[in-house]
Amino acid sequence: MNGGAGAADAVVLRACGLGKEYRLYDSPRQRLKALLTGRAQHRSHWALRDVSFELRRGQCIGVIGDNGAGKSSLLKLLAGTLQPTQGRIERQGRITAILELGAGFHPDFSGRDNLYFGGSMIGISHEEMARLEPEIVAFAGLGEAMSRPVKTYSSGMAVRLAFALVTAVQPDVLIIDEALAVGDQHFQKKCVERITAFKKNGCTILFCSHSPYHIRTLCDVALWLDGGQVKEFGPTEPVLGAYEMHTRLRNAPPEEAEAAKAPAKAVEGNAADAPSAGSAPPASPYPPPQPDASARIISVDIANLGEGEPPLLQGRDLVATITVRGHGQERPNVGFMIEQSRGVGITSLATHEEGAAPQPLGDGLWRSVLTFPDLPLHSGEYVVSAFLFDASGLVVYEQWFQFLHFRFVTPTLMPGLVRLPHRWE
Ligand SMILES: Nc1ncnc2c1ncn2[C@@H]1O[C@H](COP(=O)(O)OP(=O)(O)OP(=O)(O)O)[C@@H](O)[C@H]1O
Repeated sequence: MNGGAGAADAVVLRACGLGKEYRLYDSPRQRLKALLTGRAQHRSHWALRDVSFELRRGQCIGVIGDNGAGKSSLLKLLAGTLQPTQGRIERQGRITAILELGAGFHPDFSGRDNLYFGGSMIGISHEEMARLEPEIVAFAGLGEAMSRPVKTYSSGMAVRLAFALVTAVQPDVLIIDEALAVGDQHFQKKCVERITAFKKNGCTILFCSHSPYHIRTLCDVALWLDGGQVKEFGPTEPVLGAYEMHTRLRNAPPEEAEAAKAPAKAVEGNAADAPSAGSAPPASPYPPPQPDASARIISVDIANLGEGEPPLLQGRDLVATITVRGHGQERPNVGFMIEQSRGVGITSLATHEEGAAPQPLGDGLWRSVLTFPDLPLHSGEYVVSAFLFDASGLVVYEQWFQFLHFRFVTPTLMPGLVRLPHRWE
């Protein structure tokens, strides 16, 4: 890489006390006056204040935060398309960015001409582009449309072209603003594969996303921006966990949010039926499914379910046999989630997270059997969901969300929701 940061743990990007002020004028006239005289009435809006952090070679950082928290402004500052009002940025090596996708293209030029135009903006010479063009065109998969003006493209098509162009040559630092939110499933998968390969090769990646799942899977560290300031920065899981709690409380009815902030009180009666903070909207921990023509969940069989509505689990083990059809020859992954009947999560597991690939049954079918021995739950009503993923685990092909409720009666007396693994000393 350029810039002399060769060691694996070299700092490639350092933000020191970054601040960004946007000046808001009451009229275009006031703005013009400011430009000409340097003096005019304006209101000031600080989108970022005192943001400091550093990134090392090969790290992948996820930038999270509510709408308007300052994520895009931060990425633009780091990419150099916006200048900080305060603070400074130290960069090593070649930085490329995919920001406001496609916005850098000339609308009247064809897709192909925009490759040369856009390429020159990110330091790819005409000769090098001539060499890279077939690969970029193949990755973007736009076919005939490459000869049409970009203004005739859908936003998804512009994204494909922008991603293929910007990632044609591996940079030292890649900045991506919500690229994975656009485009179809097949293309998203190609993007994720390319990002993962870059990361393995030591590329540092900054990635802004509203998808906790992608952040969790791809990023080593997360930066939570709140009102333009760093709320938390550190290893992904604790930061994301804190942010998800913040989001849940924000979405919860006021009395629930208050209850969650208050010191815990003992709840009498059946814990599995007790209301709890965060029970607001039931949600899948995974991204929305992207249906595939062939891949699907064939069956989920829960052993030893007895009579009743909902049926009673007989025996102490919960054994789920999940049979799926994969996409072509690809080895799929499956997931399984247990929640209380009100949709409060208890556990969610997936084969790719645990290196437990499903077994092939032949003819494109796969099976996983998941056993929870001696189910450590309190008596109550529960609901389960099943998920089918692609080989990487990043794309959900199908979900059977909260498809089966069951009752469970614990044979032992046990207050509380679960019996956690524990030790007495
Ligand atoms: N050009 C601008 N002029 C004035 N204010 C701006 C400008 N760009 C952004 N802002 C303001 O700065 C704040 C941060 O905006 P920014 O787009 O960086 O947030 P964000 O976290 O990326 O939001 P989102 O998730 O909605 O994309 C917001 O209050 C926004 O209204």
